Amino acid sequence: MTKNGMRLTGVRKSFGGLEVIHGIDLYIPEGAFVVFVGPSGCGKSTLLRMIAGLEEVTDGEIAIKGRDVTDLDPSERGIAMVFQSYALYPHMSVRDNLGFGLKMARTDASEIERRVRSAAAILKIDHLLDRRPGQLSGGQRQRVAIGRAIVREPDVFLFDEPLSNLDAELRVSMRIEIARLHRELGNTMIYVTHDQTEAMTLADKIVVLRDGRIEQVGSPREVYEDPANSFVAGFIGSPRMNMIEATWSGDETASVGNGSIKVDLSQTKPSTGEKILLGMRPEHLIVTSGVDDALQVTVDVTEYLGGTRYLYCQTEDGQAIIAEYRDGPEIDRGDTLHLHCPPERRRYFATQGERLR
Ligand SMILES: Nc1ncnc2c1ncn2[C@@H]1O[C@H](COP(=O)(O)OP(=O)(O)OP(=O)(O)O)[C@@H](O)[C@H]1O
Repeated sequence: MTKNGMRLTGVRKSFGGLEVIHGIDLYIPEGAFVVFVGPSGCGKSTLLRMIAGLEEVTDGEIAIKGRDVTDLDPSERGIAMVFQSYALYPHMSVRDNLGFGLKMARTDASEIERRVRSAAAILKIDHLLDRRPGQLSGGQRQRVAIGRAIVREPDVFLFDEPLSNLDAELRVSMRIEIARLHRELGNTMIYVTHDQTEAMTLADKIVVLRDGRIEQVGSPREVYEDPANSFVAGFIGSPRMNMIEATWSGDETASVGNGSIKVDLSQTKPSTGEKILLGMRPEHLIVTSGVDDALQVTVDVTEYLGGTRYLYCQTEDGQAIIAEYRDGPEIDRGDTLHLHCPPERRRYFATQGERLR
């Protein structure tokens, strides 16, 4: 089992003496769809490019199917990469764009034709084979770029923000296409994106990176419901999880302003007076009439989004908090409300970020 996947061991990268990837250990099972997410500059693309062989590894090892590929050329790794920019040859037809890499590798003409036809059928671009890239829409160009990866029949597909040049609607349909492609081909896919929805919907495993280190690896459900720390909790989910600073009162409660919230910590007990963070997602906050186990807030701004509304509020001690509000009486700027988060939905963190349980 282990030997068929991809393994990164102690992978580091420095640019001119400055280390940006600080020792990544990661196992990717064969056939998995893995998404790298993290803030700009955290090293997602650099890591992907090291896997592709486009960037040298400063230290550590990358193995694919038990074979050390760390020092191999990109063409020898059994991988194919799809770029954000498509990188198509403008003067060549779609057919020639698809077959070009194989032609360079001196693949037999009939084999090229077979693979091009098969990729075109999978991507439903058969009718576009004689066109040039300039005569295609953005979505069609991206299909050709993906097709060029498919014809190489790689073990692993790498995607570097492949949909970020497309408009919102096309992104959704291409995202569904990529999910279908993964189901049909069953190959390992590694995907870099800024887009939360892409990460949550495509991934079997999400790798959350920060400053060149892995913060958490888990299924979309795990990183959303069971974040390892306040960084992951804040990064996954939109709008982000509210982090409200509260003072531990010593009697299983923590206070925010004049209100007090029950805090169920079985493993770590803070000391009395210590600050902790209450993590509460906007979608889990309920406007309640009771004041018990609720935060008193004042509404600053309401945002109407059709199916839902966001209430931008402030706690009594001036901390910002966002609540999602679906149905109920009209709420306006300046209103005072009480927000309750069901205990099983709350997550607790130390002020330095570590998860408290
Ligand atoms: N060729 C390079 N020379 C020097 N530093 C680089 C080079 N490429 C990347 N870096 C640095 O390495 C770090 C990681 O960059 P990388 O592009 O991998 O981040 P990223 O997570 O993909 O960011 P983004 O989401 O903005 O694309 C950044 O600090 C970046 O400035």
